[in-house]
Amino acid sequence: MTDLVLDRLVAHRGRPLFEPVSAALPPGTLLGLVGPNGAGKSSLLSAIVGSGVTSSGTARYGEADLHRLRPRRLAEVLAYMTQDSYAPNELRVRDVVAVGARATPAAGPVDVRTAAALERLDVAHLADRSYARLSGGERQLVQVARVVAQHAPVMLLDEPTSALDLGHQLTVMHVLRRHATDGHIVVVTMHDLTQALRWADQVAVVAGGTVTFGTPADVITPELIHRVYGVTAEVFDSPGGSPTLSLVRPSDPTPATLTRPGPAAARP
Ligand SMILES: Nc1ncnc2c1ncn2[C@@H]1O[C@H](COP(=O)(O)OP(=O)(O)OP(=O)(O)O)[C@@H](O)[C@H]1O
Repeated sequence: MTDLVLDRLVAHRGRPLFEPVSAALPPGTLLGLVGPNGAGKSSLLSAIVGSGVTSSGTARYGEADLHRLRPRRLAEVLAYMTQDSYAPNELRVRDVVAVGARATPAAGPVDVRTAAALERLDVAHLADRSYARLSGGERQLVQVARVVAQHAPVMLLDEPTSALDLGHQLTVMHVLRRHATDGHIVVVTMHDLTQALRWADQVAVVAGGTVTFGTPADVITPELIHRVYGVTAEVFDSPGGSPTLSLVRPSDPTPATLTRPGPAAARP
């Protein structure tokens, strides 16, 4: 069992964005990072990777200090999807996904893993298309496929469903949940609290310069939602027994009701 261990980790953007974060994430964990815009979720992911932001503290996977690993070795440990879905114009979709598979040659044949990831993310029909000519949502699915093809034990994804339709949001979250259940450590930033309630084992709320960890049910409460987002929320059980969030801005007379599906045991 190899944990991802964060020890007094801080991301700096000229100033520290939050108080030092210490946490141990065991295999099998899907951690949802939530919090308001600009709070530091993406910067926390970058600080774990050790690139794109100045950081202090450490992020370790077993004996390996992630900030000191050479890129080739880092790619064997960690797959990372940023919000920036750039890839060189000349690449086809299958080439982009194969970049992930090639990073970990010991995990199996590149073409087999590439094809499986394309299939899993419902983008096999795009395999020979130019990546640069895809829609935003299609690119997002291809980037998730790249991460999946890499077969790294730690997977970090920055808002992987922000451009996706409802069906593809479910596809991606099913895939990530399955990877966590299979023993990967999956860290996902997200804005949708119902997504966090449904899919995450642990939640970290990045807000106001602090990072608060807990189970989704313990952390995503009306008090927290009001404090962090300025939104009034009610949590209640729907007729089907699923906890439901009803969110109402103080000035908004029309509640937007968001339903949380079944308990953790019912997960795929
Ligand atoms: N490249 C950069 N250079 C300087 N400051 C940055 C840079 N990227 C982000 N910031 C700042 O760092 C802070 C944290 O940004 P970050 O992107 O980590 O937040 P976030 O919680 O992921 O936000 P969002 O939900 O909007 O994606 C913000 O104040 C942002 O303006």
